[in-house]
Amino acid sequence: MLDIAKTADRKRLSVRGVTHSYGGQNAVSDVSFDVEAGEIVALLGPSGCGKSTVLRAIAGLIHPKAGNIILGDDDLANVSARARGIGMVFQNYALFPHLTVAENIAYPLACLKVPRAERRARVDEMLSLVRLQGYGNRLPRELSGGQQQRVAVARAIAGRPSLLLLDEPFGALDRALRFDLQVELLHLQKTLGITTLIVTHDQEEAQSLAGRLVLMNKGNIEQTDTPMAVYDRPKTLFVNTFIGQANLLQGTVVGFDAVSTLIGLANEKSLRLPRRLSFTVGSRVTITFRPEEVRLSTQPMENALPVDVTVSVPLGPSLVHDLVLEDGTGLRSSEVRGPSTAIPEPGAQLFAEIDTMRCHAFPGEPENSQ
Ligand SMILES: Nc1ncnc2c1ncn2[C@@H]1O[C@H](COP(=O)(O)OP(=O)(O)OP(=O)(O)O)[C@@H](O)[C@H]1O
Repeated sequence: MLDIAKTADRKRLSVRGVTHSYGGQNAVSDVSFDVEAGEIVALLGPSGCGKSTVLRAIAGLIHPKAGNIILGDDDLANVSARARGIGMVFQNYALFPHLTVAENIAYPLACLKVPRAERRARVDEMLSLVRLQGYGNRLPRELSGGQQQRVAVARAIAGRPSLLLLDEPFGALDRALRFDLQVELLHLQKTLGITTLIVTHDQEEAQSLAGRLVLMNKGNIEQTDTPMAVYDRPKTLFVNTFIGQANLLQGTVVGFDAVSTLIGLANEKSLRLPRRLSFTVGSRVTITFRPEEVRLSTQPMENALPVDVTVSVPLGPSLVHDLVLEDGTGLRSSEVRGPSTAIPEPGAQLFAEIDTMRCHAFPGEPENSQ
């Protein structure tokens, strides 16, 4: 077992009601979530939703207007950024260009007044952890982008932080390299067990790294859950459309029986969802379903809507169809492609059978806004 793994201090991070504004504009409002000791959580959301603001507040780079940040047993309100024991990696967190790789990694250790001999041993340990043995005497400019980011990770964990914060750490790297570094980071984090919060707007990165996702939109948290739960059981329309792809149909609740709800759609079409929704008759609703929950058929049947095929595109193992309903609404369906899967011609008239078991319903747009 590595030395650092024995001594790393696992702590739980608790963010409680954090609110912050720049000027008069609220950037984040009442944000609360926990990262359990040793857990990786991803903070995910579109540009400008407030992710970096939350991270900066945790790091102590800004003082939130309200709320508490607790690491282990300590409220960090009056703890300086330096004294928080947090390691950080940013997308453009440049290494010191005039210091060697070893000196860069040793820098935080010198700040922590770690004795020289121990510093040297720790640098060697870090270099081997990020698989850069033999690179200690190079300057940052003599490394590739991916190697530089690995040095930044080594520097962030060298001081044995109890929390690691990563802000779009691989954002500047190409896709293949990103993936390699994600796998490495995951391995490293599992070895060290450091409580880790990663900020990203890349949902694949979030899902491949994190045990739980915190989904932010416009300064608020919309859902905190495992990647699977967020995909399968989105709590809001935003989450449903932000994670994965979703088809949207606007409809009206027409009626119920004990076990189903009838939804009226444009052009006198309808869908019967196999459960009783908690909307009143006449409510406008947005019905959503994933492309893989639509099956194309040549036969009319219940819950199958007539569509024209715009285009069908084979994408590796799948076949993706762009479709259009009679009222002009676009739909997408996807199916696993086998050797005998027929590819429909553009303009083909088919029926899109929707798996109503998997549909979600959210409050819809009012009729006059259409
Ligand atoms: N220093 C600042 N001064 C004024 N407004 C700011 C400042 N920093 C951020 N903001 C605003 O606060 C909001 C949240 O910004 P933040 O950087 O936290 O978002 P983000 O989710 O990290 O975005 P991105 O993914 O683009 O980095 C945005 O509307 C942004 O314009």
